Amino acid sequence: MERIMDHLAHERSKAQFSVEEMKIIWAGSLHAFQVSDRIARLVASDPGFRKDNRAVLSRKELFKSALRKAAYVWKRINELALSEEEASWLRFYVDELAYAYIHWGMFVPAIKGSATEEQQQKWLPLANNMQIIGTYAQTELGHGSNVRGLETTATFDQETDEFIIHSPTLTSSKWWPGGLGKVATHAVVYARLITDGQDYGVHGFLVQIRSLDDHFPLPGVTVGDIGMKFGSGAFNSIDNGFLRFNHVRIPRNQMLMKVSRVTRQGKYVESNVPKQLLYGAMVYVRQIIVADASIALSRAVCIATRYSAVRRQFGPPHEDENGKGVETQVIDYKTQQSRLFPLLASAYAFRFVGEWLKWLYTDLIQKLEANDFSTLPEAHACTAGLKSLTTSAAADGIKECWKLCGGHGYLSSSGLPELYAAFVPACTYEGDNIVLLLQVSRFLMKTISQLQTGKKPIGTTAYMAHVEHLIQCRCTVQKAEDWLNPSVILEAFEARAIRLSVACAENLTKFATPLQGFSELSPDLVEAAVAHCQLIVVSKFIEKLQQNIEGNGVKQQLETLCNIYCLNLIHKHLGDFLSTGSISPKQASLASDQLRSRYSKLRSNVIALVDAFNYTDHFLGSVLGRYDGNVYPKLYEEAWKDPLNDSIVPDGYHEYIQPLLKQQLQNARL
Ligand SMILES: CCCCC/C=C\C/C=C\C/C=C\C/C=C\C/C=C/C(=O)SCCNC(=O)CCNC(=O)[C@H](O)C(C)(C)COP(=O)(O)OP(=O)(O)OC[C@H]1O[C@@H](n2cnc3c(N)ncnc32)[C@H](O)[C@@H]1OP(=O)(O)O
Ligand SMILES: Cc1cc2nc3c(=O)[nH]c(=O)nc-3n(C[C@H](O)[C@H](O)[C@H](O)COP(=O)(O)OP(=O)(O)OC[C@H]3O[C@@H](n4cnc5c(N)ncnc54)[C@H](O)[C@@H]3O)c2cc1C
Repeated sequence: MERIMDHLAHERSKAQFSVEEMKIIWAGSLHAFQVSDRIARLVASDPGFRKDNRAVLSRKELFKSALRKAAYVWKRINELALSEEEASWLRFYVDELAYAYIHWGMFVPAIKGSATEEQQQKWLPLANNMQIIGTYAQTELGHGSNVRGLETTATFDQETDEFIIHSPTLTSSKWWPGGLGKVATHAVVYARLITDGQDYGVHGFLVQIRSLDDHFPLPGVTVGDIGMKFGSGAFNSIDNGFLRFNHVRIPRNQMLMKVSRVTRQGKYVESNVPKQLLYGAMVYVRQIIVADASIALSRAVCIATRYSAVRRQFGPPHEDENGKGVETQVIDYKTQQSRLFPLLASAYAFRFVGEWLKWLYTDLIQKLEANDFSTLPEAHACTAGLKSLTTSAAADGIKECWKLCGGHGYLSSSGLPELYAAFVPACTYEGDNIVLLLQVSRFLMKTISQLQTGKKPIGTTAYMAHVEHLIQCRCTVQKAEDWLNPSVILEAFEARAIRLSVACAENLTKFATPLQGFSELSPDLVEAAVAHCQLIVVSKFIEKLQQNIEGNGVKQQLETLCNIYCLNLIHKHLGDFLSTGSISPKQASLASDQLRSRYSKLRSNVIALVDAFNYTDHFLGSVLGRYDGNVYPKLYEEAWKDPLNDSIVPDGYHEYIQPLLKQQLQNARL
């Protein structure tokens, strides 16, 4: 048997902590680690889940392959009698975007969140058993961010006890819903509810769009795919669709009636729950997307880190561990470290804030069940803000990882182009990132205005209770080591965040109306929201370190990562920190000194820190990120697999190359 050479073994031997213990920290618990590890291996070893040929498939082949895998996933879930937790891990590791993401991720949560108990009893078993396949049809051709502006109508017909769903204009066509184009049989459709001639705004309706017998669209329904999207592979395996209704009738009881309902007599009745619960599915998915951002970024970082340890360029002649003369590993260049290590730290930071957000969401759901709606505004602000912050940083980070791999990063076989193409729309879907930050700033301005009324800020805004101190406090750092003190870091971030918010609140008073002020100051408001969200990530990382963290050297590594995450943010947003007086220029320079020293401290551990993500080679899907670091022979092998190399002389030679060459030869002879 061929011995598998581990080109990264020397790097691994330098680690100063227990990788196995770090894997548990990354996974969240021993149980989560064990389940995810088992399912990851199951997927990796099953040829039915092969994905290395995706980049060369045509759109139709890719789509069909995704359908096949989704069906196979369902088959394996049933054959192996997987629990809900195991089934989620299976879908996750299969790593192929398909209608199932929207079905499980949005359609089912929308029913759970907005349907009455009775409605849930009818529809959830059908959805859970895949007897119907659902999509989430909110966005329209002319309206995405502005949900209140949706045009699709649902008009109540008292005579027949039905709603008539209609698309009155081209711009009211539903546009984008995943799984809609070719697969979904049902949709949660967001439409303006009209009864008794009055428009009650946007509500959710459960509408069947395709026949369960022959899959044809039902009468009055026009539906199709919106076309190819950015990047090969990526989102092209999914059928984002358009949908138009021509007076399609549905029974009255297919309005999702938890928040409000229409009676048999056509009377609109509100329940005691806030109308924002209609947007509950968005809060749920935004929270998941934060976890997804840490995964996408950590995948890219894992690839770039391993490859940076394998790749050598320039440098004074070294001897490797076998005494052979070699060039410098690119990971030893300080520029490479200053680009890569903050991304590694961000992956961990996002993981922990994602864990916390999951807790916040679970807590919200428990409270909602007890009719306590008090934490809904904060949950909305946190999910919206952190979704925005983490997806923007992860998308930029993935792109940076691809550049960190030089030319080879641009190859499909690096896995990075597809990862980027698949992840970058997360900056837009589930709410455009700027629009979401404006929601956070609205929440912050409201919190500040309530300070004057004596209302005590809670949760992630609790720091605002100390506004008087934070507005005038001075950072105490005198030497670089002082930047390792978590309370010093926290106070600098709190001071920057509150000073930016207070400045916005003061400036807003200078405008004739709040609306005008919000519009004029929106770039500043976005910066204040970013500062607040970064403070949340920083504080959750620091809180994580205060927990009981077991394992040889694990806590020390996390402390170093936390320092890097925070100090790099200070470095990147120096303008904010200096202009608000939260730190001085001298302290900024000490922060940079400390940051450099943290990079050196981290260096020998980075391969082990990416190993702790516990990604299989199958999941990573990258020649550059292979666990064994055996990059070059595998790149060469992959190149040979390209369809262009199927023949020695390419198709088209006889039509287009040979005649051209002959013509030129003849011309030369003349
Ligand atoms: C195995 C399966 C796993 C599933 C995994 C699923 C996901 C995993 C990760 C990857 C996904 C992969 C594939 C899926 C890909 C894509 C799916 C994409 C789906 C979509 O994009 S669906 C469409 C999403 N659309 C949006 O997000 C639109 C954005 N716009 C809005 O949210 C809102 O319209 C707005 C901008 C927030 C509202 O603006 P405005 O008109 O000013 O406000 P009002 O509507 O009047 O609201 C006022 C009031 O309400 C508060 N508010 C707003 N939104 C919410 C909310 N969601 N929850 C609670 N409260 C909310 C707002 O703050 C205001 O409060 P006030 O107190 O200030 O009055
Ligand atoms: C891959 C993908 C999958 C999707 N899946 C679904 C799905 O399953 N179901 C579904 O219903 N939808 C889906 N969507 C649609 C998605 O939710 C919307 O694209 C998103 O909400 C943004 O809306 P928009 O496209 O209308 O952007 P717009 O709102 O038109 O944004 C355009 C620009 O205007 C800016 N802008 C907009 N409003 C403001 C404002 N008030 N202040 C300042 N700037 C502003 C934005 O920042 C952006 O730069 C999907 C989208 C993508 C890309």
